[in-house]
Amino acid sequence: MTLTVDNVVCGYDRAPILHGVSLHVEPGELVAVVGSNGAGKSTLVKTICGLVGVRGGDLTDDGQSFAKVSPAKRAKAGIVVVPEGRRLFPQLTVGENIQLGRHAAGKRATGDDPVKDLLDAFPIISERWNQQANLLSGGEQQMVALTRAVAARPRYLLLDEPSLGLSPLKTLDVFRLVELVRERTGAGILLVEQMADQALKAADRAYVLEHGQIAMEGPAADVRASPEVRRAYLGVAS
Ligand SMILES: Nc1ncnc2c1ncn2[C@@H]1O[C@H](COP(=O)(O)OP(=O)(O)OP(=O)(O)O)[C@@H](O)[C@H]1O
Repeated sequence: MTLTVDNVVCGYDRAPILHGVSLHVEPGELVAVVGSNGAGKSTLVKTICGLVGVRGGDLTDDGQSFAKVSPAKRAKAGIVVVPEGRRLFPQLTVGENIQLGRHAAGKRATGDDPVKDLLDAFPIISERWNQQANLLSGGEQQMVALTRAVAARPRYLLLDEPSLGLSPLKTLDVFRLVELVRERTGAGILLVEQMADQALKAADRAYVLEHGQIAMEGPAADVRASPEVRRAYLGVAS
């Protein structure tokens, strides 16, 4: 039961953006992909969820290729994305947005409801239940987007820059929620982030993406301790 990106080449029009990227995510694992602006992080997420086509290499789920499967079918199979910018339905309430996630779960909605655990741990979501989504703060919107994704019962959860536009304090809240999601859903989580320090603190394993290629990979603590990462992504001078 592994999600694998195997030597993937892809892009938008002419030149490829990802040049042979390989990585994998196991169930229950939190895997960070860090890299600077334009490294190809969002392109990676879009490729796994099917919005960008694969030109070379393969994508597999439990050994089965899904590189040619439609985005809708990937979502139905439990590959769930929280895109950059959250994309809540702005006119719907928090509760209605989360309910849409439940619809997407279909037959995977068995056993205990992980949404309940999230609501217990972060009461702010319940407090805002009947509010229109576009009236929430950025941090609250991110929490709702994560809760909606969890309601869809992900097997794999792709998070594209959940910290975008949030203060360091709000980012910490969101990362606490991500860790709870991992714990309660058992989903494999791929966390794509520019906030390298916090992502690497939260993750089990990590990849550094530079110019569309994997420049480094390993246990997140090792990646975080490496001099190159400290210099390039953590703002440490030596
Ligand atoms: N729809 C698109 N059409 C053409 N080129 C694109 C498109 N989206 C992104 N690109 C290009 O692909 C490259 C990688 O962009 P991508 O958004 O994947 O990077 P990123 O690492 O997520 O950066 P950021 O953190 O700034 O979002 C960039 O050069 C970008 O200009």
